[in-house]
Amino acid sequence: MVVLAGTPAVDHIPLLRSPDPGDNFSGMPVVDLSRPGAPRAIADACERFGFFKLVNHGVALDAMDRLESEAVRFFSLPQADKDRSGPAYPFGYGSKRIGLNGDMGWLEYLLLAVDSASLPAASAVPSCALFRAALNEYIAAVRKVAVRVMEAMAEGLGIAPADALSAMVAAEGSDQVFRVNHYPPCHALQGLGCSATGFGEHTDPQLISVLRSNGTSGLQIALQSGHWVSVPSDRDAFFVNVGDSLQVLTNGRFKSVKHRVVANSLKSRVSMIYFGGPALTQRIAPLPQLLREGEQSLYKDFTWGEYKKAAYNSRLGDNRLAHFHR
Ligand SMILES: C=C1C[C@]23C[C@@]1(O)CC[C@H]2[C@@]12CC[C@H](O)[C@@](C)(C(=O)O1)[C@H]2[C@@H]3C(=O)O
Ligand SMILES: O=C(O)CCC(=O)C(=O)O
Ligand SMILES: [Fe+2]
Repeated sequence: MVVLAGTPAVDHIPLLRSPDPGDNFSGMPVVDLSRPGAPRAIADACERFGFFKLVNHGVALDAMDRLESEAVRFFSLPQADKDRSGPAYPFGYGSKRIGLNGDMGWLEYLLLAVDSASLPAASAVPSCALFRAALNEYIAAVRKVAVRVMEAMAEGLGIAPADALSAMVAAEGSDQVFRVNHYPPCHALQGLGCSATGFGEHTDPQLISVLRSNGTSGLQIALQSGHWVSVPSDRDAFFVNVGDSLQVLTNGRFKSVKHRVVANSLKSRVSMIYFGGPALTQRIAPLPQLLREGEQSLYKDFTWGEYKKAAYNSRLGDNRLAHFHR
């Protein structure tokens, strides 16, 4: 990381040396959800990278575009109006501060609770009816994708029942979060050979994250070698991340992927991410069906509620699972 003096607009935002523009993720697994081979391809991608691109997912592109347009409209409001939808914790609008422990990024965002398959009726944010309708339509659809993908994961792993994993997000009381991120262009860094950190490196604590972005790239993932690669954007596709909890349920077979977002100096990035977590009381421990003869859990026993509490008390880049290793 480099620190630049005298760029007040990006003060307090960690800066990164510009990533090698040639370093696109050339080996990115692309899974066609409509094909019979999808379950095996998904399990393979989760074992190798904890990450894959999903196409032919069945979600109407209109629904994605509608939500993107409403989000752009919201983020274009005067700052004072957006601030009225804040603070971000527990849910609402936030800008530059990520979490409550001092992390900063070049972004603004909405962090929203999901109740079953929609925004809780009692939540006041966002207040715009069209934005809420677009969110509800999209969340219901993306949640179904998450469930289908988790069913495919179980099939790809060769475990029964078919809903051994998916039931955790489909269940009443599952802990789901939805986030809309807006990374404005960071003009101040144009030509300086550095980029602003949009969202610092981290793993997602939940089971699964399903991301869709506009056509601006910026997402990077760390390969198991530690090498960072850029993920070319595709506004029609989803990008699926394995979260920490799924790594534990599979006793380390699926890898929770480290990722980050680098802000663009010219173009805005808008991303929307569904985070599927289990109920707070759900025990997070390797599925017995997956443990081979004599294989022991790599992790101490914990519930999602305990892990979430620890995660939210940690810094973004901390290795949260390390404390739960046996
Ligand atoms: C710094 C933090 C932000 C975060 C909570 C945490 O303390 C550590 C995990 C972060 C993360 C990453 C994935 C999701 O974006 C998120 C909503 C989550 O569940 O865990 C964020 C948290 C956040 O922004 O509050
Ligand atoms: O905005 C993105 O593209 C990714 C953000 C992210 O990783 C997160 O919100 O957890
Ligand atoms: Fe993330």
